Amino acid sequence: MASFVIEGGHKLHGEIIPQGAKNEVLEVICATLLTDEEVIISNIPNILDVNNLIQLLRDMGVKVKKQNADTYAFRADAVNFDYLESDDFLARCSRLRGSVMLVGPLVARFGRAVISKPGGDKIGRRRLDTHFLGIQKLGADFQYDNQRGTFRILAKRLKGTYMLLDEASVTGTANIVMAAVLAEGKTTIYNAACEPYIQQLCRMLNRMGAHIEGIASNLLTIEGVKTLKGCTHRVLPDMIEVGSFIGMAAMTGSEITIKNVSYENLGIIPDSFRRLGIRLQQHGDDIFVPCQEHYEIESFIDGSIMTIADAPWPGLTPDLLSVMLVVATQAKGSVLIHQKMFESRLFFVDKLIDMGAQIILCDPHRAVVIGHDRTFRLRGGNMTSPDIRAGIALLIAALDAEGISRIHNIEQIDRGYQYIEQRLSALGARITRIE
Ligand SMILES: CC(=O)N[C@H]1[C@@H](OP(=O)(O)OP(=O)(O)OC[C@H]2O[C@@H](n3ccc(=O)[nH]c3=O)[C@H](O)[C@@H]2O)O[C@H](CO)[C@@H](O)[C@@H]1O
Ligand SMILES: C=C(OP(=O)(O)O)C(=O)O
Repeated sequence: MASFVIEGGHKLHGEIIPQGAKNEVLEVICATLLTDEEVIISNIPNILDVNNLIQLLRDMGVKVKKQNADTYAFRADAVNFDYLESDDFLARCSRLRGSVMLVGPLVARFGRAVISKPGGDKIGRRRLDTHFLGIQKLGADFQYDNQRGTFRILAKRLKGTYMLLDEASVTGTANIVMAAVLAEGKTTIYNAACEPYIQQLCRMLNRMGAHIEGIASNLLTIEGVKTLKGCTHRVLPDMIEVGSFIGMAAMTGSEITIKNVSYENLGIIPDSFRRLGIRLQQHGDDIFVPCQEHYEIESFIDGSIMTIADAPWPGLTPDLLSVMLVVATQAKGSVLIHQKMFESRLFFVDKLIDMGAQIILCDPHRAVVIGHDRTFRLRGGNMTSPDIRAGIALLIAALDAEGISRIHNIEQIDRGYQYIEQRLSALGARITRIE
């Protein structure tokens, strides 16, 4: 288990470029299985989850060529189904949430798939009903192997149909869309997720020859085609990284420019930070966060205490609530952070309380943060990162805290943030990695 040692209290300064979006990359890499032609994807971040998925595809027999630091060519002209039966494949799937999205493309193109329970953050129950019900509706048969803990999915020919998803699941929608593009006839997906990750996937599939309408809405209509062809695709900047850097700048009272953020794809994120009193300016496609000694959380119009809550897109992504919570500890005023989607994502506040933050954990979903307007500094602490976003939130707290902090289990941070200590050190942070 590697650790970061952080000397807090240094202001950051300069420019930072966000990496490509982790959650989009996981989708579009799986989509390369839908064709035997070459698909070239650029702006791929060098992070653990993505590298694991790329290796998984290689082991499945997909030809993967690294063209430069962030660009890969994928050619799935053959897939080794014997490997899909191996314990090695199943073990690797279970380390990675994104692996569940192999099912849609494999079933659509080859009529079969095997999958173990996928991994990802342990942040509460993470059911797969939406994925399975959707793909079953298209005509696939799911068998659960109790002994091996695997799902075997078989389909002679998928057939388009109407479906109303029980929830707007991000990876569930991606999986069903990837199955439906090669199904016979028309599929209508209502209550589809429409995060930029899904929009990007759909645009890429259309460039491959798919017929998807309704992109960016929660009603997708897909006219199935027989085959798909190759294409090139560039991944959007990671909106969660952009939000993490906004929070980092505000909390540490630093002046930072976040370059090339694809502002129009950030949705409600900038305004959500503004509600915490953080001033940020759009300069072309950059975000400039000025040095702010104080920021004050807004109240609602009726004067009641602000609530920041997650919701499916275009609502606020749950993946930024941990960062917003940590930033609120230094604000003036109070806020209720309501993490509706995941039930185990707020427990990390214990560590912030140890550092001196004033937070009441009301229940697993809700925490009230009483900002102390920098009247005293957080103290450096010794902590373990429970999940990717709590990890970055703790790192932000440590950058601002007085003294030395240690964060263990930083593999969680490495899952989603590339070269994070080098990039933050270039802004003036003092971070050392201990292997
Ligand atoms: C690899 C990947 O892309 N991971 C993202 C994806 O995970 P993932 O696709 O696994 O998450 P889902 O969208 O399926 O759902 C996340 C959680 O929210 C709940 N839920 C979802 C929709 C809804 O309308 N109501 C509701 O309560 C689900 O029950 C689940 O517990 O989307 C999540 C929600 O944005 C993000 O946190 C993850 O970073
Ligand atoms: C929850 C997340 O990731 P995953 O779905 O891969 O666990 C995240 O990116 O915040």
